[in-house]
Amino acid sequence: MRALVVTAVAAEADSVTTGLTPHPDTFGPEPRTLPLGYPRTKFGEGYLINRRDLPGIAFDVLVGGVGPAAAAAGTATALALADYSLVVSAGIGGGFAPAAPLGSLVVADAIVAADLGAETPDGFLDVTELGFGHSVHLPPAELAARAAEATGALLAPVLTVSTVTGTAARAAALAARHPMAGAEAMEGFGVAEAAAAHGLPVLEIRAVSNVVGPRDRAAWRIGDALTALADGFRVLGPVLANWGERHEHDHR
Ligand SMILES: O=C(O)c1cccc(C(=O)CC[C@H]2O[C@@H](n3cnc4c(=O)[nH]cnc43)[C@H](O)[C@@H]2O)c1
Repeated sequence: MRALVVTAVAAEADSVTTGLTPHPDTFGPEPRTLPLGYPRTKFGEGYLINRRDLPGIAFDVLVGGVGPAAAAAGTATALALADYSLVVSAGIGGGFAPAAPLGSLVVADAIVAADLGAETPDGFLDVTELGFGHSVHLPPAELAARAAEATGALLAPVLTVSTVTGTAARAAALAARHPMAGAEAMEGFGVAEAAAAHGLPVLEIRAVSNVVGPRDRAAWRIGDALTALADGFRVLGPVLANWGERHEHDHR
């Protein structure tokens, strides 16, 4: 089985790949220094892919760019070039308080396009309400639940936005519309759209680097979130391999 993990930036891809690097006690004699030695290839205009093989599953970790459009373009390009069975959107994100504190993980039970639609005098209408396409992608429920349980993540909707929330008013509006939301980020829905176009299942995992709310750059904890992301992928690798073994032929 081969899985595509899509991050926005190289630091996230490196955290994911570090987490996927087999621990010597678990998988064999690879030295602990290996995280910096994984194969890295380039395709297209500037796309980078880190490659990492685990028993039963091969991971390509793509740096797809920031925002839903770049993420969709990068994901679709990668999916056109190789045969994958699963697509994962991964990276840092903002956490909705108090459910998703700094440094925690959120696995999406729904990937929601939260600002794709129309503003009206009566409020926001999403694209489904406007009669165009869909505004939500659902990861396989069993996979999302297992991923959340194994990583200790909150299982909750993850919102995709094109504009990072920076005021209490917008955070409140998003929370009112999506009361169960755990996190917001900028790529999940784009990755999910590309995966859906290829008939593939999608998962999203976010490590919380900041609180969704008034902008406060001094309060960001990007390093802690990148560490949490690596820790998450340390246990996620075998979970995905196990799920893939049982579902590899479902989507082809
Ligand atoms: O300038 C700001 O105030 C600001 C606040 C949070 C994040 C940013 C970014 O430009 C990061 C975008 C990048 O990271 C993901 N991310 C991280 N936190 C959030 C968030 O609270 N809301 C949306 N996206 C976030 C995102 O997926 C991008 O890849 C700037």
